[in-house]
Amino acid sequence: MKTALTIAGSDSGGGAGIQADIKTFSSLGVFGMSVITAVTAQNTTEVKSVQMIDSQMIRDQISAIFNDIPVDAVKIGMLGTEENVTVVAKELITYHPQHIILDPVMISKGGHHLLQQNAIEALKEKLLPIVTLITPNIPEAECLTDSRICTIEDMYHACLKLKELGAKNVLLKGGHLEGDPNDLFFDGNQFTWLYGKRIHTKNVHGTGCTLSSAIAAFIAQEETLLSAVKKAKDYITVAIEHSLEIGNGHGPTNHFFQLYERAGLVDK
Ligand SMILES: Nc1ncnc2c1ncn2[C@@H]1O[C@H](COP(=O)(O)OP(=O)(O)OP(=O)(O)O)[C@@H](O)[C@H]1O
Ligand SMILES: Cc1ncc(CO)c(N)n1
Repeated sequence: MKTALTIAGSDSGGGAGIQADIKTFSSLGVFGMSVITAVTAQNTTEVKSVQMIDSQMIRDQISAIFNDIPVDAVKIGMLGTEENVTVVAKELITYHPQHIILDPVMISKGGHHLLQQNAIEALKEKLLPIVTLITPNIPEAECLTDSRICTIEDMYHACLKLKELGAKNVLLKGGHLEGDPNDLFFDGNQFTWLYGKRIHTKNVHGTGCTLSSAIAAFIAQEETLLSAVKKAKDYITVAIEHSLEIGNGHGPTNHFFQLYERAGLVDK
């Protein structure tokens, strides 16, 4: 069985972070493992508080896994602090997994900072150049490139700037712009659009986490990167289409639907 590792924060509400990642891995038939970087007290309405895990504990979790279990793909989500960014970069250089997908999580949907301001430079300098793919949303790409992204042209420029910063492949998610959520994939040479149709729902908690972990799951199963990205876009679209009315705020994406569908329990 193929394996995937998520290095991310825990979401007590189960919709984002580690929990979304593991559900995605399982739903896509990949054995999931986790390195927890932070514990968030979170639900569908807010992030109440955050406790960072210290970097020695993060190093131990990473080495425990890599010294025992083959890792086919890694997904990185919330890292929280500069120290955590640094230790994760260092350990990944040591263990050198073949595929690393970086979701540069910065701010929750409710506006809570999940990455400290002084960690952004470390993320750009130490992590961005060593990953296979970075999957920023528009505000994250604006922060990383120090520029405004309002138009399609701006999206192309942001991808080129991210390449200058050392990114090998970029998936710039367009969900935060007006209109349909079209994402732009750039492999350093060629641009490919992944077109979406906006689904009108408030239940979009954990969409970014789900997308990046689906990419990791598909790449672990030996898809090409472009094919993994396309399949993951289909996965997140269905997961949002069937998102769950759970909690009083932004409900989570639905991973179980895929399992039912596979088992032939529902019509497509
Ligand atoms: N309402 C929607 N309908 C259809 N697709 C959507 C919708 N919102 C987002 N998407 C798609 O979901 C994926 C995740 O994008 P999004 O921009 O929501 O990530 P994010 O902002 O990083 O999420 P998060 O807040 O979980 O970190 C992208 O492929 C995006 O185009
Ligand atoms: C732990 C965690 N990671 C990522 C996100 C996505 O915004 C979140 N809300 N919480």
